[in-house]
Amino acid sequence: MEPKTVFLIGALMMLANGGVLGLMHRDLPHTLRPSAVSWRIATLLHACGCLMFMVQDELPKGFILPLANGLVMFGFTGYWRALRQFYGVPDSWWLLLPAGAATFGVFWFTAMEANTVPRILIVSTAWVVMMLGCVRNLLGQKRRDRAVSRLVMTGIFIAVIAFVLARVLYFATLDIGPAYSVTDTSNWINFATPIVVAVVPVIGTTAFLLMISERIRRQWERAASTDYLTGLANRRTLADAGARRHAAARAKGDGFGLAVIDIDHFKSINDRHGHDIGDVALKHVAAQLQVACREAELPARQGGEEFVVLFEDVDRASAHAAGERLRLAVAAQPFVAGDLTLPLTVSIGVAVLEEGDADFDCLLRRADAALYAAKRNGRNRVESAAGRHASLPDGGASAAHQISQSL
Ligand SMILES: Nc1nc2c(ncn2[C@@H]2O[C@H](COP(=O)(O)OP(=O)(O)OP(=O)(O)O)[C@@H](O)[C@H]2O)c(=O)[nH]1
Repeated sequence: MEPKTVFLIGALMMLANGGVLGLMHRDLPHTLRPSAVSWRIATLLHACGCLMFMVQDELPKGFILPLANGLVMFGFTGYWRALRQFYGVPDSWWLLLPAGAATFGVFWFTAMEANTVPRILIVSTAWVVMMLGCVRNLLGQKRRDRAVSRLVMTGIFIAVIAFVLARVLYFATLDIGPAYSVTDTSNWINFATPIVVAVVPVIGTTAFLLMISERIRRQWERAASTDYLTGLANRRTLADAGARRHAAARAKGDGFGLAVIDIDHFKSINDRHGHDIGDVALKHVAAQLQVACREAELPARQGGEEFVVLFEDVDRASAHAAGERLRLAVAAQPFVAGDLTLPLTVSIGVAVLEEGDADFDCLLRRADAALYAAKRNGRNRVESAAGRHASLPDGGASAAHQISQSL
């Protein structure tokens, strides 16, 4: 296929891709819109650049080449900016530098001092700098974004960098004059260049759309599985994880346990300081629990001012000790909001898997009963469902006895 035809088809596909992004705009979350707008502008600039390359033989080189290269390179700047916005990296004016400097270089070496080799070198350097910027940005998100589309996008940029470098090396071995044109069909690389310039952005836009849909999917999943106020796992996630861990523990004979945690006298915080302060206090307790939890432990908000933490590989004694760890973590950090400082405590009921616990709810119910015993026995304490390891401060032993009687 003629390079001019490739440029034309590429430009039309890019415009169609940009159009799809435009149609999707209204349905995108607000956080993704700036990035999508930048990508769309980039697509438009890139498509216009391809159309300029297509007609380059019809117009003076000193005008059309800086224009065509400039449009494509500022288009690349747009892709770079879009990826940074996608990951929340702040904007910076220096992103314009590679495209600006290279456009001036192309102008200089076509209009002022016609010389193809430095022109190709300058443009290639600018491309590589911008694409390395994109790759760095993408690779830097390894922990935050595990989507395959991010890897696909990275692969596209690396492949284009490799092509640009190979092209520079190839031209270094040729004796090309100032009349050289990317639409000249006598040279095989002129079939590859338009494909890369015109078709790869289309693949890139597809990868970008996948990145967007993947991000939206993950946001929905997170929203459906976390508690909106505290950011902990919500009741649904707790029920799923609990049922899974319960089944696994029964199958393997491993220890499994949990703590049900309730803030003491929470109603009086709401009544005295208002519901909003109550909400902040809930977040505070959730944060203390999260920090105090070990890696295998899952903290969740069960509802209201009640939390649940799932323990793995525990027996009665270690589950009780884990409950104590959580209780002490909350008690150690008073809740501060402006001038207000409130010491907060929690009561905790702990249960570990026993023969009779046919399902996760059985375990939860036993821990709940232990929690009520902890409330009855003075609050700010841990009680174990079986009662044998019941809590320690002020009369814990007799409390433990009472619980074992009551459960
Ligand atoms: N601010 C706020 N309050 C909530 C939320 N969910 C439940 N509550 C309040 O939590 C309080 C629960 O109080 P209770 O369970 O009756 O008892 P308590 O005052 O905590 O006392 P004990 O549990 O017996 O120590 C009620 O006032 C609820 O309105 C919430 O999401 N935000």
